Amino acid sequence: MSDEKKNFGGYSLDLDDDSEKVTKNDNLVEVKEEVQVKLADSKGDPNSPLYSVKSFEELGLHKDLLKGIYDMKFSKPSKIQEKALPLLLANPPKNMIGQSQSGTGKTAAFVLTMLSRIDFSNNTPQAICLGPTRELARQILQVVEEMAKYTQLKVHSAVKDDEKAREKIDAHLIVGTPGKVTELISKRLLPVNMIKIFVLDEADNMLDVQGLGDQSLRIRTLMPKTCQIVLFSATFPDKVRTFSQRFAPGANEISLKAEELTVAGIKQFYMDCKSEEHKFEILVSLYSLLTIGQSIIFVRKRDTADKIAMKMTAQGHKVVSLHGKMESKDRDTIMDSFRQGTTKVLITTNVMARGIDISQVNMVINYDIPVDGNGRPDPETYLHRIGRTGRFGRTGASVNFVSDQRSYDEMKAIQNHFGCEIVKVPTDDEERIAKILKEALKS
Ligand SMILES: Nc1ncnc2c1ncn2[C@@H]1O[C@H](COP(=O)(O)OP(=O)(O)OP(=O)(O)O)[C@@H](O)[C@H]1O
Repeated sequence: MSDEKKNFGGYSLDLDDDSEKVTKNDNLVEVKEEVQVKLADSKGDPNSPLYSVKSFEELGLHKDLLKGIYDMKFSKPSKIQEKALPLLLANPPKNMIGQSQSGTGKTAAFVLTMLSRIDFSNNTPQAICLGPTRELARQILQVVEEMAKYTQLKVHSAVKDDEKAREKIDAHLIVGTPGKVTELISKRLLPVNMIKIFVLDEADNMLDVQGLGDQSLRIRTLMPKTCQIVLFSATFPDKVRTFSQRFAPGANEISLKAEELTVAGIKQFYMDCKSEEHKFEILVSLYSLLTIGQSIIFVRKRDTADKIAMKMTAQGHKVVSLHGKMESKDRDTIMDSFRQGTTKVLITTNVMARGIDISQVNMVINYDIPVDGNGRPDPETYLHRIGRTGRFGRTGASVNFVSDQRSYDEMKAIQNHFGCEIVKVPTDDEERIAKILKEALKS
C-alpha cells in the first residue's frame, strides 16, 4: 500500500504500508512464588508509568464504573489513565492519540471512556472498538464486561465465526476486528449513525498493515462527524504518527520517546547459538525455567511454530502452538487454556505480539528476531513481543536467540533503536543460565 493515495473525509492521504509445579528443582518453585508477588516498577517513583497523584474518583467517572474498577482491584490510576482520562472525558469530546509503555493500563483508559459516553437508555450502537486480532478483541470484550458490571451495558462481539448476527445489532458497544465490523456494517446489521466514539487499540498496527489499514479507514469514513476518535498504542513510529494525526484530527496527544518505551521490569537478554538446531536444543534446555510461570515463544513463521511444538511434544514437553492459519474455534480453545494457566508454554507468531495481557507470563523468547515485511529489523514488534511479560509493574525476562551475523545485527539494530541494554547469557552452562534468569525475575 506504500505511496498509495487514500481519500478520507475530504483529505487525500499518503498511507505508508507498510502452576504446574517445577518438581526438578526446589529453588525454582521458590522463585515462582516470589515472581508472582514481586512488583519491579515502584509506584512511588514519579518517573514510573504507574505513578499518579490522583484517585479514580478525581477523574470524574460515574459511580457504577468506579464500583466496577474497584471490584477489579484497581486502587489508583496509572500515569496514562491519570493523564488521558480527563482529556478523553472532557466536553465537547476531543480526539486522542495516546501512547504509553506496554502493560500500563491503556485498555482501562479507553474502555472507561467508551462506557462514560454511552447512554444506556438508548439501545443502539454508540461505541466501536477495534483491535487487530480476535484474541485481543475477545480480551477487550472481557475487560468491558468486567468494568461495566454495574451498568446496563449490552455489548456485541464482532469477530469471525462469533455470534452470527442476523438481526440489526442493538448493543451499545461493539468490540471486534476490522474485517467483521466492515461486514456487519455493509450488511446493514450494524447501524453507525449514533456512534459517539470510535477506538483503535494497537492503532499504529491498525493503520499501517495492509488490509487492516484499509478496513479501519473505511469504517472511519462512515463514522458521524461528531464522533470522538481515540487511538492508543505503545508505539507510534513516525511514519504512522503523521497519518494518525489526520485520522484523528486535532487530537490531544500523549507521546513518548523511543528511549522511554522499554519497561524497567523486563530484563532483556540474548543467547548466541551456533545454528538453528542449537537454538532448538537451548530452548528445550530452558523448559523448566519456561514453566516457572508462563512463557511465550515467538517465531517468524507459522510452520516453525508448529514444528517446534511438535518436536518438543515428541520429547515429552507440554507446549502448544497458536497462529493465524488455525480455525477460530481452536484458537479460542488454546488461548482460553493458556489464559487459565492450564498450558504454560505457548509457541506463536506475531499474531500474539500485541496487547495480550496475561499477568503470569514472566518469560518471552524471541526464537526468531522480529523483522518487518521487507525483512528489516522491527523494533515496534520487538517491544510489543517483550511487553507480553512485565505487565503492570511485574518482573519479566525476555531472551533473544541469535544464530548468525544477520540475526545478531538485527538484534543490535533494535537495541540501538531503543538505546536499551540486552545482556549476553552463556549457552553452555545451564546452572549459570538458570541463575541469571531467576535473578532477573526476582529483581
Ligand atoms: N489502575 C490499575 N490498577 C491495577 N491494575 C491495573 C490498572 N490499570 C490496568 N491494570 C492492569 O494492568 C494490566 C495491563 O493493562 P493493559 O492490558 O490495559 O495494558 P496496555 O497498556 O494496554 O498494554 P499493551 O500496550 O501491551 O496493550 C491489566 O491486567 C490490567 O488489568
